[in-house]
Amino acid sequence: MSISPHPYPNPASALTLRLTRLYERGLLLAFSLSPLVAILYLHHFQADVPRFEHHVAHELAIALAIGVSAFVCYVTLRCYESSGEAFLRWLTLGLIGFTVVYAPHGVLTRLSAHHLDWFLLYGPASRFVMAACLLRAAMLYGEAPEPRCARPRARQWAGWIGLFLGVDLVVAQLSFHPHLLPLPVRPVFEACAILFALAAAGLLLRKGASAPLILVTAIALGMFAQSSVAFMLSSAWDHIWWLAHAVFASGFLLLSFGVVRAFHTTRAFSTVFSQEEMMRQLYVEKERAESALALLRQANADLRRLAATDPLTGASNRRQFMATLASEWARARRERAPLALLALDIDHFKHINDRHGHPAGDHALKTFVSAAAGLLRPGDVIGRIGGEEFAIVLPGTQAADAHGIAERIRHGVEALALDIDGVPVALTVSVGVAVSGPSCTEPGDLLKEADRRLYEAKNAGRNRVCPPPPA
Ligand SMILES: Nc1nc2c(ncn2[C@@H]2O[C@H](COP(=O)(O)OP(=O)(O)OP(=O)(O)O)[C@@H](O)[C@H]2O)c(=O)[nH]1
Repeated sequence: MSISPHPYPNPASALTLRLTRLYERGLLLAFSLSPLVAILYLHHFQADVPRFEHHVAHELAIALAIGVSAFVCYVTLRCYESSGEAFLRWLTLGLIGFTVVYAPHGVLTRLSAHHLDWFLLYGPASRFVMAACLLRAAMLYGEAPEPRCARPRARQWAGWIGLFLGVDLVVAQLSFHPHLLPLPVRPVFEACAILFALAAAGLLLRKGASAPLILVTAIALGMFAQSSVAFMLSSAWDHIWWLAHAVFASGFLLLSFGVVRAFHTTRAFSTVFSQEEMMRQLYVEKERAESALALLRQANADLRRLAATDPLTGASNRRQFMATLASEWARARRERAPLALLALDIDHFKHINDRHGHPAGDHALKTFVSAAAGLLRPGDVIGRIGGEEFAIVLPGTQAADAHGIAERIRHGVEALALDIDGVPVALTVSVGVAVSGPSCTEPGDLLKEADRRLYEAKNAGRNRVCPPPPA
């Protein structure tokens, strides 16, 4: 069964995930204990035993190293298949090379007494091969992922394995060659491995020091270089020789830790970010989300305002005005407060349109609303009910006060010096006043009553207010 625990491509099988998680824990433990192994080892043997020639221990150690290397190689290959990171291709090759070239070193353990060079030479050769591949990996670090079509196929991987087997044969040839044997072949391999490892570490740190897995790889490369120094200072089976193995193993475990970390996250070394980088990204994204939310809120408020407002005059539109009237009606009922309503209609508005044009009529409507609104209290609301018909809701207002406000508006409008293209235009308004009382059982009744009075005002000659009858 395949499960995908995170949103990255190429889901892994449950078994691979379980194994890599187990391995991650085990190697953390092994890595943290490796210096203790070295300390106990030297403490135990240094004084009395100059050499520790234990074939089984060596065979077991190499078998373990080869097994771990093959497993890490597989995990690295899976990461490479997923991300196409060129760095991972060369890391995979380095691990294949190490596995293939190092294996004979374990196999030949029991021949060490008769063919010491043959036995020993596979160690430096494997470190040389791996360091060379890691240097190439470091050179390619940070490049764009390789497209699927450009990635090696099984045949090409097999070709590389063949090449590394060829290295095994060359090493065997070298170790039996009578003229080459006296030459310092081992130190040359180790020196090259040191140079390659240090160059790779330097390159990686220069290119991606902030990426945590690159830091881990650079430390591992530093350990490989130190182990090569220890191997150069050692002779077979002495304590420095064993310690060199332990130092190399520490570097190897650290490198493999990087590989499983990549496998469990983005499957690429370059895109596993440090916690600082993640916090920075998180902060940037949070800021972005917050400003998008503020814009959205503003847009919603604008939409709400637009949906509630008459675009020409800025007064509430009919729907919004009726909602306001309903809520003020309910409040007045709750608080047993008076509520007044004015119905207003501009007189002979058709003449303004006909004589001066529609834009002039629009201008007159806007002027009328701003003049009327300027004469109201903050809680009063003006709404455009129809073309040139308006209504004003006056919360907490008695009949006499409503009448007074209506007269104030009528006077204010009459006094407006409306000028259209240099021509003075007279503007007057008729107003009907209604107040909540026993005859009104719902908000619509109030509006009907105000309308009735408005038409009375029109019929009575216009430019006048028709108040409610005295109670
Ligand atoms: N410019 C302009 N005119 C409008 C608008 N809405 C309605 N009108 C005009 O307002 C006029 C209303 O005319 P009538 O209903 O006859 O009323 P009136 O001329 O004001 O006459 P009375 O109300 O009887 O005094 C019509 O000509 C409509 O076209 C608008 O948004 N802009």
